[in-house]
This record gives sequence, structure tokens and C-alpha cells, in this order.
Amino acid sequence: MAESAPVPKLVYLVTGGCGFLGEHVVRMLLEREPRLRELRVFDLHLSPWLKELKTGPVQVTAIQGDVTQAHEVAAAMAGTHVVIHTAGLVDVFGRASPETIHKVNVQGTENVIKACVQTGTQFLVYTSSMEVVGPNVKGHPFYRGNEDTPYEAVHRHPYPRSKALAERLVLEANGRKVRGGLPLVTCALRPTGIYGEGHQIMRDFYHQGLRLGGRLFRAIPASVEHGRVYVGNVAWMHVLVARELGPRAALMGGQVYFCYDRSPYKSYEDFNMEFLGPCGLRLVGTHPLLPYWLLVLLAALNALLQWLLRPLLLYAPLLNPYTLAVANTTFTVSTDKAQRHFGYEPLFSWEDSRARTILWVQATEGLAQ
Ligand SMILES: NC(=O)C1=CN([C@@H]2O[C@H](COP(=O)(O)OP(=O)(O)OC[C@H]3O[C@@H](n4cnc5c(N)ncnc54)[C@H](O)[C@@H]3O)[C@@H](O)[C@H]2O)C=CC1
Ligand SMILES: CC(C)CCC[C@@H](C)[C@H]1CC[C@H]2[C@@H]3[C@H](O)CC4=CC(=O)CC[C@]4(C)[C@H]3CC[C@]12C
Repeated sequence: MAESAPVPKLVYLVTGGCGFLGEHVVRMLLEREPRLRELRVFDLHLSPWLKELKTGPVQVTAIQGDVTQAHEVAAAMAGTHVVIHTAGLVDVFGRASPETIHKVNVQGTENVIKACVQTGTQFLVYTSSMEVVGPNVKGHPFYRGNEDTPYEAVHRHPYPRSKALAERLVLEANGRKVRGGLPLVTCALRPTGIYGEGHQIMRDFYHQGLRLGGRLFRAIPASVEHGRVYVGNVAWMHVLVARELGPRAALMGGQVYFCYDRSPYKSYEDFNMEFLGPCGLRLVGTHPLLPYWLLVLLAALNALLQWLLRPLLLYAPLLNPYTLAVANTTFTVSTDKAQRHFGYEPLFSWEDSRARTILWVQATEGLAQ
């Protein structure tokens, strides 16, 4: 007898579903989760593209809401089976205050956990970050590390500190009884630097290069390696984890997984040139144009200016002591934990990921920043 198609019965909620990663998770769920009956997209700012998703077979419900408001989160989560919590304040440039970052990333996550318990949502997938591990303030390299590699994680910056605290809350909540008496199953994914369609910093570099006559100037030595991951593969790993958390709860509950693929290890700038090069930009210099001490000085100056100008205007350039330290420290992941635990294989090859990203950069040409 032919196997019948599964009856769609699950309700998923994606927080931050209109963000860079969130949009890919939403679209991936609609493409690759046949058990889906309803998909709730929860975000502070709802995007217009959500409308076009509402014509498919799965009910897509857009919910404008704030994760820092416990009642809004609980109301949105009532009746859901799985929550994928990607909402977060990604700010390493000093645009938001440390208090706001903490509120959104830590208190927001606490609200999601509490709502799981209150409403009986049994599965929680949390988007953590490699920044939970490092790079640390001492600039120690993390070279081809995995989830068990010892590393001195020291968090002084509000963003990594908030991600580390939130991740701990998620992992500690594993096993807590939710409404109805079943245990909550949680899991955290730690993407490295994500790239792909919708990546704002890539767009900024592209427009900066155009303004500089098609050139970018090397700031970081080519020998400093970063592990990067394609957004489609990050979304795929979220979808797989959400699917496998039920059947493999004992193995996967309370676990962390680096989110990786087979993108080549390169310096941040050389990696960006994989996409910006074919779009007509050139990276000038085989060595950094400015000596490192001068970059450190400029970064410190930017931090000082930010502080001085704060009462008047927001000055938040790309270069500050924190971004310089991250960009200048090798951080590469090499692991097969996700493959062993739930059969993860990247859905998009490096060639596909590269081609898709190039097409996207080309399409952004001429668009306002
Ligand atoms: N971009 C990257 O390279 C990496 C990102 N991550 C994590 O992935 C997640 C998604 O990041 P991105 O997509 O890059 O950021 P993003 O800024 O594009 O998306 C975040 C989304 O969360 C929403 N949001 C923010 N505050 C909210 C609130 N109070 N209530 C409801 N929604 C709110 C935003 O409106 C936005 O749509 C974050 O948790 C981030 O920490 C982890 C590793 C790397
Ligand atoms: C002009 C400078 C010398 C170079 C600036 C590059 C930086 C803006 C970026 C270099 C490394 C990036 C970070 C890294 O990819 C890890 C991240 C993980 C996250 O969870 C959030 C984003 C980020 C902190 C990312 C931010 C931009 C860089 C610091």
C-alpha cells in the first residue's frame, strides 16, 4: 500500500520571523515541514512580503509583538507545538544601550520560556551565537574548534554577554514541566557569522566600495580566519532541529550545536570578496593598509566620539574596539555534532550559497541603503 502523506497538524511560531535569519527560517519551514498546519510569525516589525505567503496551503499568521512583553508572547504562543526563537537585538556597534540589549535578548528569552511553560509549548529552539564562546577580549584564537573545545569565554560586551545569559536560560529550562505535565525540550544553535541574501553588513560594504570607486582597502591580515555560514543552511538546521527534538529528546534536549557548513575559512574581508569581487569590487592590498596600532587608535577614537556625541546624535561606525577585536581574531569551527545527533548535512553547497549571495548583491545595486 502506498504511504499516505502526513496530515499537517503542527503549529509553529517563529519569533523575529521578519529578520535576516527569521525570513529564511519562515520560508524554509513552508518549503520543508510537511507537518505544518499553521505558522505564526512574531516580530516587532512585520514585513510586507508576509502577505504573499498567506496564499499557500499553510495558514500563515502575522503577529506584531514585542518579546519583552510577557503577555504578548504568551498570547501569541497559546496552542503552539514548537517555537523557534530567533528574535534578538544584534548590535555590536553601540546603537542600542546595554540595558536594551539585555532586555530584548535575555528578558525576551525568559518570556519565551515562561510562555512555553504557561501555554504547554513543548519544543523550543533558540538561536544563540558563536559569540557565546568567543572571540574573547584577549584575542585567543579558536581554531577549528568544536562544542567541547576548551576556551576562556570572557564577555565584556553587552551583545555576547546577553547571548550567553539567554543561552544558559534556555539550556537550564530543558526538562521543566509545561502545562499538561510534559517536559520542555530545548536546544540552542550557535551560528558563526551568517551571510547570504538579506545580510545588511554585506550590503553596507558593497555600497561603501561603490562610493570608493569600486575599491575596498584591506584592514585585517589575510591570515586571520573566520568561519562563516550560509543563511539557508542556518535556517535548514533550525528546521531539522525542530523536527527531530521530539523523537530524539533524550539525546538533543539541553544541547548546544555550532551552526556551520562547508563555506571556506577566510579572513572576514577575503570572504566578503567572494561575493563582492564578482560584483565589480576589488580589495586593495595584500597586507593591511594601516598598521594595527593605528586601527586600535582609530577604534578607540570612534568609541570616544560615540560617547561624546551621544547627547546630540548617534555615531555608530563599523570600526570600534570590539568589532576590531572580533575581526582580528581567528574563530573557526569544525564539528560534526549536528551530523551525529540529528543527521544534519548542509542543504546548500558552497557553490550554491555563493551564487545565491552574488545574485542578491547584484540585485541590491542602486537600491537605497
Ligand atoms: N547575523 C549574524 O551573523 C548572527 C546572528 N545570530 C543570532 O540570530 C538571530 C537573528 O539575527 P539576525 O537575523 O541577524 O538579526 P535581525 O536584526 O535581522 O533580526 C532580528 C529580528 O528580531 C526582531 N526583534 C528585535 N527585537 C524584538 C522584540 N523586542 N520583539 C520582537 N521581535 C524583535 C527584529 O525586528 C528582527 O526582525 C539573533 O538572535 C542573533 O543573535 C547568531 C549568530 C550570527
Ligand atoms: C573595519 C573593521 C576592521 C572590520 C569590520 C568587520 C566587523 C563589522 C565584523 C567582523 C566580524 C563580524 C561579527 C562576526 O561575524 C560574529 C557575529 C556574530 C553574531 O552573533 C552577531 C554579528 C557578529 C558579532 C558579527 C558582527 C560584525 C563583525 C564584527
